[in-house]
Amino acid sequence: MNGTLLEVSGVSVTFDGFRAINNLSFAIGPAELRAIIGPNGAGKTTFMDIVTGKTRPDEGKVVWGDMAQSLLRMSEAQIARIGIGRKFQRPTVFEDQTVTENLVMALRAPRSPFAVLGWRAKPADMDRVQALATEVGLEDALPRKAGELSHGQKQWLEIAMLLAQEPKLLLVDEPAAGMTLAEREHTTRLLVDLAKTRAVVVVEHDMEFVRRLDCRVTVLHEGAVLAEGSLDHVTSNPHVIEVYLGR
Ligand SMILES: Nc1ncnc2c1ncn2[C@@H]1O[C@H](COP(=O)(O)OP(=O)(O)OP(=O)(O)O)[C@@H](O)[C@H]1O
Repeated sequence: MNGTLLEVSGVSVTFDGFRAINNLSFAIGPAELRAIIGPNGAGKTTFMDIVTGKTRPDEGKVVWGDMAQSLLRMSEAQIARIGIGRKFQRPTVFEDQTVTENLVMALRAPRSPFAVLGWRAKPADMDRVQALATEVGLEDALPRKAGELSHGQKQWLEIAMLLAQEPKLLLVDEPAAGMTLAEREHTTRLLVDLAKTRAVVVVEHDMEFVRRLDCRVTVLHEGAVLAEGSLDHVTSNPHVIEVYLGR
């Protein structure tokens, strides 16, 4: 697979006769940051649903890793376990628990039910909690209840909880939505840093945010790739201007 972590090829999905994904092909390397943009209904969410096993395509291939494993034969849970993490737009942290407790729970999550019974955080786990919090910039917030955090901080906490599972690919849906300028800048740096050691796919409508990510951009339209390349390259494409930017 030569430097490709995930390869989607010729994938189509039809909902009640409507082709939401139409012969879509997409590939990402193991340490790459990619932004996916496109108008409403372009198929961005459906694409992520396919990669995470929530939606099964009618045709095409979704292949993972050096062993070229097909994700189409795996359950959502298996796909999560092999290293694909997904961050939805709204944070889903446990508001009544502290940042530490949220992260401890995230470390527990992949263990078998038998391992979870009677499980206690060990010193090594607390070191890991500290490291995860530091990675996302929440080291000073560890004792605070998640419900007291700002919107941006909750998003970072959820990213840290996903990182606890050590994903090789992180799918992030509209991370900048509802964030202050300072939070956006922090999020930009965080995503750029995370993509140094794993693949990160960011679905985002905010063009200024995409510009700051300074990465390759894939434009989806009507369930297929309309253009791909630098942001300047895709935003000067007349088709992209017509269907997305010029509206
Ligand atoms: N479960 C479903 N049943 C029927 N149609 C669906 C279903 N899921 C998605 N669609 C349709 O498929 C198309 C692609 O939807 P999708 O949500 O993937 O687009 P999107 O690019 O994520 O849009 P947005 O930017 O608005 O979130 C849309 O026309 C949508 O109405």
